[in-house]
Amino acid sequence: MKLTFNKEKDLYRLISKEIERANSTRCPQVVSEIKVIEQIEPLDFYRAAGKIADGERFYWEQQVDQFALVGAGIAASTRTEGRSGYLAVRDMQSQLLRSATVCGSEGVTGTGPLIFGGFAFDSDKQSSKDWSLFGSGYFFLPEWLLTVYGQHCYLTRSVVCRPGDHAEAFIKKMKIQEHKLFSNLTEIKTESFIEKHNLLKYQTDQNKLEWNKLLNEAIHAIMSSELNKIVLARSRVLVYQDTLASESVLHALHEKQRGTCVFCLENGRSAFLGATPERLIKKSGSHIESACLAGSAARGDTNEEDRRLGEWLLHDSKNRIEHEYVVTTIRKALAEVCRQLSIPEQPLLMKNKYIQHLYTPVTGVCDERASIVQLVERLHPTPALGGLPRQNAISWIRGHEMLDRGFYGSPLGWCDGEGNGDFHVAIRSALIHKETAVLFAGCGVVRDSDPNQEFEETALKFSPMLRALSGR
Ligand SMILES: C=C(O[C@@H]1C=C(C(=O)O)C=C[C@H]1O)C(=O)O
Repeated sequence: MKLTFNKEKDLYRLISKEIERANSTRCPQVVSEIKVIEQIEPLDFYRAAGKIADGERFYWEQQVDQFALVGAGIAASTRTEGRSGYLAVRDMQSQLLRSATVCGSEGVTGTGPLIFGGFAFDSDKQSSKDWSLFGSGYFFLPEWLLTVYGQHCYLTRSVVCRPGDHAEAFIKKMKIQEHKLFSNLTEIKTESFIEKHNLLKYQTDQNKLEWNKLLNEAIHAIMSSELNKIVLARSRVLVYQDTLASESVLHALHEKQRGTCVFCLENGRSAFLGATPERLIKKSGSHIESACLAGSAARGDTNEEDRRLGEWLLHDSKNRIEHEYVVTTIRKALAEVCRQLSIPEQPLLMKNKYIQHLYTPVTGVCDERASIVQLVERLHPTPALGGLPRQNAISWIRGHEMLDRGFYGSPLGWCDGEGNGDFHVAIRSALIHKETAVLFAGCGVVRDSDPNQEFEETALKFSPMLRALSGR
């Protein structure tokens, strides 16, 4: 239901009506109000929101598109175990979000009621202690949502009316929070951002001999079975002098990783954050966008060296094969649900600050009514993060890899009531908790892989998070 008024009195009436409806249907009803507001820096909003909703925020910024979403406070959430994740999120989208009553300046994608969150890489794997709060899927509908599109800013506030609720209580809470949020914002805007240079106490890396052994086992498995590719990851644990603050890490990522999607999902005292260059799928109406990203080389110190490394990557057969597995798989998965699909024959180079990749962009046209969550489920994991054939590779990873990936390498993003949204693959990421950060990096293993080179490649992939954590 769409309405076009937003006075407090009207909002009160609307919430009362939706509570009545919830009382009679016994189903929760979402009410969202969207306002056009003056321009706010997404990171300022994130910091200000920490004072009303610490541990209940998310951050999502694509600087290239001048687009950002920042959410705070939990109006409704879902946390799943095992394979129920996708279904639970689809239910939330089709039941809770689709039937929401929206008032104010509606009509802009990324405003109004939407949920943000992520899925575990492997829902069949038991979560370790580090990831236990996140489960196999964790999403929430924020009470406060800032949407930034270029020069335009919108604020959505959402409430979930449940049987027995009282409209006065909602309005009172909203007013108090709004007052706090905006007075914090004024304070924060006047303080300059204090860059925090976190001091490292110690670091623990996975043993290189064990890594080489694992890689050799994977290569052997590929040579002696129907497996073509297995993606393996390693982690690095860093312990700092003081508690890590997600805002200062996000600030460093925002400054240094401009071409990527900078994200953060808080969950109590933990935050999963990073700067990923890899989109899994974006859906807007019937239009979809995806990306094949696999095959990596370092950036050169000089333009000449950088160009040479790029040329080498474009022509290296091992990297081209790794990349081609991803293109073939994404093409097949999307062709089944798209009436039009456009994928160039040859890959391009994507150049990020420390690393360059083989990159093939994908666009297509699918059924407008399809939910992005179905598309995510269909695609994840692509051979860029899992392997080929998919199920065999996942089982191999589950049985051999010496870490819990949690949400690393998994789809993370947002979805609205119409099933539109955007999910990226959560790489170049870390899980922070108090003074500890766990960084993740992986690489595709094929029959010609060299364990030492793959070790170097994963070391390079730690760089964006390593720098951001130390405030650089
Ligand atoms: C697994 C990661 O990256 C993935 C693997 C790549 C590769 O093997 O060349 C390249 C880009 C990503 O799809 C990572 O960054 O941790």
